[in-house]
Amino acid sequence: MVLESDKPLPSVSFLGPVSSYTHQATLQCFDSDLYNLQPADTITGVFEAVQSGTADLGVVPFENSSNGAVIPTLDLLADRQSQYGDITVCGNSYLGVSHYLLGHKATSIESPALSGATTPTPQAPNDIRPSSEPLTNIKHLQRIYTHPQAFGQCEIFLGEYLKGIERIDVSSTSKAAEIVKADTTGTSAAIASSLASEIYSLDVLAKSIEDRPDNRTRFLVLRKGIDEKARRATGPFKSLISFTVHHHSPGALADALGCFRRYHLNLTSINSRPTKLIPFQYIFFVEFEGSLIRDPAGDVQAALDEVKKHTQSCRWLGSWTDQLPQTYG
Ligand SMILES: O=C(O)C(=O)C[C@]1(C(=O)O)C=C[C@@H](O)C=C1
Repeated sequence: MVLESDKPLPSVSFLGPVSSYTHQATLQCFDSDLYNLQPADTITGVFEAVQSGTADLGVVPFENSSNGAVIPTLDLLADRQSQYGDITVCGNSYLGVSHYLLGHKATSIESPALSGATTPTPQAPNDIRPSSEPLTNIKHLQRIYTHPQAFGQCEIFLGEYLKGIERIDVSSTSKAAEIVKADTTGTSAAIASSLASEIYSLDVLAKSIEDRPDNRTRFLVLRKGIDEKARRATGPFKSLISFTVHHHSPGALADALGCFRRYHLNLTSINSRPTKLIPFQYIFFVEFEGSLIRDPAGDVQAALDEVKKHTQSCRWLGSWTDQLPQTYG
């Protein structure tokens, strides 16, 4: 689509196919009339599109409130092969995530002896009960497809009603729905969004199967370099850096973190991933309140200058307004 002026619309790459949660988070930030939304097959595909300039912006999942960090995104931000040197984080978006079990209802031939919802799998006494139950017989199911993050968010339901069933990891929940739609045996199910049930015309076998009703995922908005608008942005701000410390230097990590305390910068998350250079050496990701772009008192710059003295390598990955902006780009 182009504007009246024939200027192409800015493009946004997101983890697809359509109806993924990343797609829904993207729609929260970017009006599809004003941006050209481009589904990518993988999170790597989003990074590649932004770095190569095929897309102006990208949206990727970053962390879930009940299942933690999205490891592929951290690994791409770690940028071990220096492939994504221009990518910065310029925003974030939060989405409430409620998972549905989608598939094909059992036919009488597949499951003649059963009616109604599936009996819970007998298991050791457990106080933690699923908050929902199947809407229909699901005994015919032989395998479930979804994104690994979604499996991790639905363990209670799966442990109760689908214990031991084969689990197949796929690149996104909407990809799972697409696969199940194409499976003519009718014995596969996907964990995906209610939107995916509509897009792929799948039966809803169970609703809201996530472990916690307050289940939310945070997504990062990526771009290349610094957005000029960010120089005029208003807070509250967040920033993300990555660094490595000398492997055999006692207290090196504590020294690096101490810099934030000295400049009264509140840390909001810490993650780590292996460097894959030396066993058990890690790349640390630290998120904190404050912006390197809007830093009138110079505290963020001063803190990062000190962090660099205590670390082996250090990269600023972005500063952004920690709220839902109307537009980026
Ligand atoms: O698979 C999707 O639909 C996604 O957008 C990915 C993703 C994730 O990686 O966290 C996003 C939200 C949910 O937490 C589950 C999966």
